[in-house]
Amino acid sequence: MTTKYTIGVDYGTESGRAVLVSLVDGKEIADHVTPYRHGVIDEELPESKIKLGYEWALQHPADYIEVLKTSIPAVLKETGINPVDVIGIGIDFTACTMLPVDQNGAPLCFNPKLKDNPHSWLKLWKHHAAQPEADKLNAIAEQRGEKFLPRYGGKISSEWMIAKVWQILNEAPEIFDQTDKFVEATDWVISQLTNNLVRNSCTAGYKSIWHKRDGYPSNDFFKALDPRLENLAETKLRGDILPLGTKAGELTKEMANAIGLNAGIAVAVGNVDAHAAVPAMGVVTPGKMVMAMGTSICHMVLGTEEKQVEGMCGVVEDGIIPGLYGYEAGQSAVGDIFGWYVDQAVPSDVKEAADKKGLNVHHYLEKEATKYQPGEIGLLALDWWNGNRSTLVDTNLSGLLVGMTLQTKPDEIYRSLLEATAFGTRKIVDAFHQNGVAVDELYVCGGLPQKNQLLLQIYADVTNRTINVADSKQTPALGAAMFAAVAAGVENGGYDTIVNAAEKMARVKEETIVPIPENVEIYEKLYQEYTKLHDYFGRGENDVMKRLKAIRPDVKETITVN
Ligand SMILES: Nc1ncnc2c1ncn2[C@@H]1O[C@H](COP(=O)(O)OP(=O)(O)O)[C@@H](O)[C@H]1O
Ligand SMILES: O=C(CO)[C@@H](O)[C@@H](O)COP(=O)(O)O
Repeated sequence: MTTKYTIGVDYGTESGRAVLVSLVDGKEIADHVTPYRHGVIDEELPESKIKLGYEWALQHPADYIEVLKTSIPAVLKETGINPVDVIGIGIDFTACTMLPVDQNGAPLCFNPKLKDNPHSWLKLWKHHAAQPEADKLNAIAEQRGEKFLPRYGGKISSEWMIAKVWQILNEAPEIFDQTDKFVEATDWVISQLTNNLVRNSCTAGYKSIWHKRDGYPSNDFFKALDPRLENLAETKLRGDILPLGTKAGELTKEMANAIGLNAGIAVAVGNVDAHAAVPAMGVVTPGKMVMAMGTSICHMVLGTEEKQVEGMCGVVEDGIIPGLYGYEAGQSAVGDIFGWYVDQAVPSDVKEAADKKGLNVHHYLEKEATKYQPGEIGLLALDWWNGNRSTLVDTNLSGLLVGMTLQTKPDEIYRSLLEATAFGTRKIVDAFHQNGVAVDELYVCGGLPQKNQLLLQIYADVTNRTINVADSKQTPALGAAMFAAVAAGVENGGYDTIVNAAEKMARVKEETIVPIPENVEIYEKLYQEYTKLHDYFGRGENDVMKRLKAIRPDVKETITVN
C-alpha cells in the first residue's frame, strides 16, 4: 500500500497554515501559511470603516476559506503527492472564536443588510468587550450555586461563548433575533468543508459550558441572566455535539474542486489549537503539562479525576483525550507582550543596532538579555498586558513594571517581561499541582519555543521543571492531522484511536531544557515578590488598574472596583 497522508489546518490569531503529514511517522512533509487578508479587526470594520469599541477583536470568516483554498493546493503542489493518498482533513482553531449564522449557515456579516453592525461579525477569542456580561454571569451563577462553576475554576471568562452571546443581545438585539445559531469558527469552517454543521465536544465543553452528562446550564439559569436567553440552549446553541476524533462528514465535491483534494474523504470534527497539540506531543497520560506558546499560552494537562482548581479555564471529561479529564488554563498575552514592547517601546538606537547585526529586534534583545544573571536586572513585572486569564480570570487587570531607574536598559526590560510571563505560568503550574492535578514536567510547542531559547531556560528555572520541546514546526496542525487520521479510520489507512495515532506520529526533540539549580534558587525569591504584587493588585487590595480603566473616556462598561 502507498503511504497515506492527512492534512491538518491550524487557524492562529494572525494566519492559517496547512500541513501535509505522513501517517507512517507524523513527518510534516510540507506546510504553507496564509496570513489573514483582514488580520485582526480591532479598530474599524472593513469597507464601512465603522469604528469599533474598546477591547473589540473581530475577524473576517472569508479569510478562513481563503486559507483552505490557498494553503492546501500549495502543499499538494510543493510535494507532488497524489490527492488519492490524502485520506482526511482536520482543523484546529483559536477559541472561543464565534460567529452568528443564519438558517443556511451563512455568517450574518456576509449579509449586506447586516454587515454594518459590528455585532454581525465574527468575534475573535481575544475580544474582551463582554467583560460586564461575564461579571454579571459569574455573580448570578455564584448566587444560584450553579454546579458548573467549579468546573471552570469559579469564573466564566469574557472570552467565551455565553458572555459574547449576551453582549450581542444587550447591544444589538436585532442581530441576536436574526441569528439562527451561534457557532464556534472551528465548527463553521468544518461545515464549509462538509455541508454539515455539527459542534465538537471540545469547544462546547471548554467554551460553551456544556457537559457530557448534564448538557448546557439549565433554562432557569439562562432566564436568570436575561429572560430573552431562557431557551438559548435548545435554540441558538442547538445541534449535535460530537466527540473529538469523530468524522463530521465528507469533503463536498465543490470544496474538493476548490482545494484540490478528492471528494468524499473524511473531515474530522473541529478542534482547538492547544488541545490538538497535546497528542501531537505524545502526551496521552497525566503529569505532563503541554504549553502552546505563541501570542498567548494555553496550558493543558490530563488527569484521572475531576479536581477543583482556582481560576483554571476548565476541566472537561474527554475534552482532550478520550477517557481522561482534560484541564486547561492560560495566559492571554505572552508573545503579544514582547511584540508590544518591540513595536511600541524599544528606542530607535536598539532597532539600528539589531539591524547592523542582521538580527530582528527580538533576537537582538534576547542575545543582550542572556548576558544577565537572574536577579541582576532589579526589575519585576506583572504580565497582565491583556488581562489575566488564569488564575485570577480578570480582563480588567493590566501590566506593571517595578524597579526602573535612570540606568535601566531596554534589554533589561525585555528580560523582565520574559520573566514575568514565566512567573504567570508558575502560578498556573502551582495551582494545578497543589490541588491534586500533577504537573511533573513541561512540554512546549508553538512559535515561541522555536524563536527564543532564553525564554525556555527562564521557564525551566522559574518552574523548576524539565522542558520537552516539540520536534514539529506546526504542532497543533500535526494534532489536527492526527485527528483526521482517526476520523478516516483504520480501514482507510488511518488509525482507530488518537492514542494509537500519537504512538506513531507524535514528535518531541531528544534534548530537553533542564532547570539550573542556582537560577531556581534566585527565581524562587523573585517569585515570592511576584506573588506579593500579584495578590496586591490582582485580589482587590489595590484596584488602581481598574480605576485607571474606568476613568478612560472610551470605556462604557461599569467596572467593579474596591
Ligand atoms: N524572538 C522572539 N522572542 C519572543 N517573542 C517573539 C519572537 N518573535 C516573535 N515573537 C512574538 O511571538 C508571537 C507569535 O507567535 P506565533 O506562535 O508565531 O503566533 P500564534 O500565537 O499566532 O500562533 C508574537 O506575539 C510575537 O510578538
Ligand atoms: O484560548 C485558546 C484555546 O482555548 C487559544 O485559542 C487562544 O489562546 C489563542 O491562541 P494563540 O495565541 O493564537 O496560539
